[in-house]
Amino acid sequence: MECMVQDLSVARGGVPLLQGVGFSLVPGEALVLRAPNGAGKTTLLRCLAGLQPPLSGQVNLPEEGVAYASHADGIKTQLSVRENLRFWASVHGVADIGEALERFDLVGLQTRLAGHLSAGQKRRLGLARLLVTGRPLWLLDEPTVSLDTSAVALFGDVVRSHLAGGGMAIIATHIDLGLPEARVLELGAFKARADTMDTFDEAFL
Ligand SMILES: Nc1ncnc2c1ncn2[C@@H]1O[C@H](COP(=O)(O)OP(=O)(O)OP(=O)(O)O)[C@@H](O)[C@H]1O
Repeated sequence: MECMVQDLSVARGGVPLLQGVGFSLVPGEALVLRAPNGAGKTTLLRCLAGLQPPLSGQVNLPEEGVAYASHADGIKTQLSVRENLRFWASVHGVADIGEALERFDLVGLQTRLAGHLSAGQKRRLGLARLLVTGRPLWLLDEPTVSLDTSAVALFGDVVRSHLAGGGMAIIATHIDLGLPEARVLELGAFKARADTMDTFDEAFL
C-alpha cells in the first residue's frame, strides 16, 4: 500500500501552478508540503483527493483509502459533537467514536451543538473525523488553523500514532507540527511556467 505521484502538473482557474511534482510515500511516512501563499498546496491536495483533475501526470493512492481534511471543518452545525462523529463513523462503517472524542479532548463537549463550538473546538471536531474514517492516507490542508498550542501538540500526537499504526499523511502547513520524522517537499522547485491556459478546470473550482 504505497502512494506514488509522478510528474504531476496542476492548475487552478486556468493558471498552471505546479509541474513535474513527484514523490512516494510508504506506510508510516508523512510528507509536509511547503510553499508560500498561493503557490498551489491546496490545489495539489485537491487533485490528490480526486476533487479536481490534474493537467497531467500519475496519481496512485490506496483505493478508497484517502481522508481529506480541507480548510473547511465540514461539520454539521445542527448536530451535536457526538452526533457529528457518529454520522461520519456510520458513513465509514466504524463503530467506535470514543477514541476520536478522547484524542481531541472533546469528551466534555460531546453533547454541545457543533454550531455552538468555538473556532478551535470546531477545528478539533473536524480533525477528529479523521479517526473515524479508518482510512490510511490523510490529506491535511492547514490542519492547525485556529488551534492553540496545546491542541497543536495533541494533533501532532494523533498524527504520530496514525503513522505508527502504518498510516500515511500529506500535510500542507506553514507551522512546525513537531513531526521531525516527516519529510519536507519544497514546492518552489515545481513552480509552473507562468503561461495561462484554457479554463478546462473551471467546473472543479
Ligand atoms: N476558485 C478559484 N478560481 C481561480 N483561482 C483560484 C481559485 N482558488 C484558488 N485560486 C488561485 O490558485 C492559486 C493557488 O491557490 P492554492 O489555494 O492552491 O494555494 P496555497 O499554496 O494552498 O495557498 P495558501 O498558503 O494561501 O493556502 C492562488 O493564486 C489562488 O488565488
